[in-house]
Amino acid sequence: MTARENSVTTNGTDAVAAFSEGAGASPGDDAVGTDRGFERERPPAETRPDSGERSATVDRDIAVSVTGLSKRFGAGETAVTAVDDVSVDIETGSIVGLLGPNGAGKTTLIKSILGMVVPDAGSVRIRGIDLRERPRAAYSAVDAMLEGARNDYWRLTVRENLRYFATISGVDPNSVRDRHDRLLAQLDLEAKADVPVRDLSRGMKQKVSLASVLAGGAEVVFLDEPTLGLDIESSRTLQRELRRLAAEEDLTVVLSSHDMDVVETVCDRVLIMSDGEIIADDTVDALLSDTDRHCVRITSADIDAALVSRLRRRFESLEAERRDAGHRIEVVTDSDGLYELLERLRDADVTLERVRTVEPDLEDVFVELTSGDRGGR
Ligand SMILES: Nc1ncnc2c1ncn2[C@@H]1O[C@H](COP(=O)(O)OP(=O)(O)OP(=O)(O)O)[C@@H](O)[C@H]1O
Repeated sequence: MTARENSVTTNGTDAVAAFSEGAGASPGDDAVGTDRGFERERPPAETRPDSGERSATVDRDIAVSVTGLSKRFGAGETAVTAVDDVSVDIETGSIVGLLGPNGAGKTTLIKSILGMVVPDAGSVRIRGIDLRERPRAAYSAVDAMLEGARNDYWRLTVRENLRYFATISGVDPNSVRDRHDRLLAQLDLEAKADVPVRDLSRGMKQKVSLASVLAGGAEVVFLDEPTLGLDIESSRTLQRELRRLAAEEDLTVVLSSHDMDVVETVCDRVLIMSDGEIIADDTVDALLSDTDRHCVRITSADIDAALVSRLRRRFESLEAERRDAGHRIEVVTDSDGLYELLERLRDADVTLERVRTVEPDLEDVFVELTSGDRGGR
């Protein structure tokens, strides 16, 4: 399988007749929007489904199954192991967050699953179908929106884009008109349905990009930073729609994002990668309850500058704020550190005026698990 950097453009021409309801614009005559840092990817042309292949036997429970996948770039001393023997199953209808520091291997893993990078070892099955054996059938219900330089067709209207992308997914756009109406309504794009994409705001273009990914009835979608650049309202709308599609239509979503709030809100399960490996794989709740990371804020008139600097030598994370009398300190530490802090304050005869603990969030868990990561190897 080959990389497919321009698959949308190169494969668009055979769909021209079907995508448009008579509008004059052609997807082939327009460069694709490039200013918003988003790329919409599709499986390679040779892997598109024939209509008959959609009915191939599929595994209904596991949408994506990765076994022993490894990818190394370069050779010798400068070689980088981007993905290191990763195995993971992703259940149908689940929303899985893929997190990791820069260089952890997230993009390489996703591109390997999508056939854009050829792994050195391992296998990928989509809905039970091995990618190498039957790529067309495996990819028949997969779509992706990856970070990059390409996007929808800017001269086409919003609805024309949806029809176009449905067509190149192998779907008759007239048969999914209801789905398009619902996507436009859910994403607050109804009023813009007949507006060319180039005339939309950045956030709206992003919503069109997501709608285009979902326009053909994809059952498994990979979304890289889907809420990047969206205002709060749009981001929430999009999160709600992803949840609805997963719950009501069994859409499987693999979502890569640096926005921990989005991942915490929308994902059933979180995979955290570091140095090419999956180092955590659990529900958000389980990750939060397993963490031994506490943030405590203590205010006291007895905490003077000398004590603050002594404590800082032990607790690197300590932040201090001078008060009218004394200080307020904030420390992030584990249980042992917490006991030690309280002991030190007691030894220094500090009377605690106010103690407040802050519940850890996903970001705390992420930092705890990946703090040793150096970003690749
Ligand atoms: N085409 C390539 N050639 C050489 N090295 C590569 C290539 N693609 C990725 N790498 C290296 O592989 C490692 C993993 O990169 P990858 O892009 O998969 O990480 P990532 O988790 O997606 O990072 P980010 O969050 O920064 O996007 C990094 O060390 C990166 O430099």
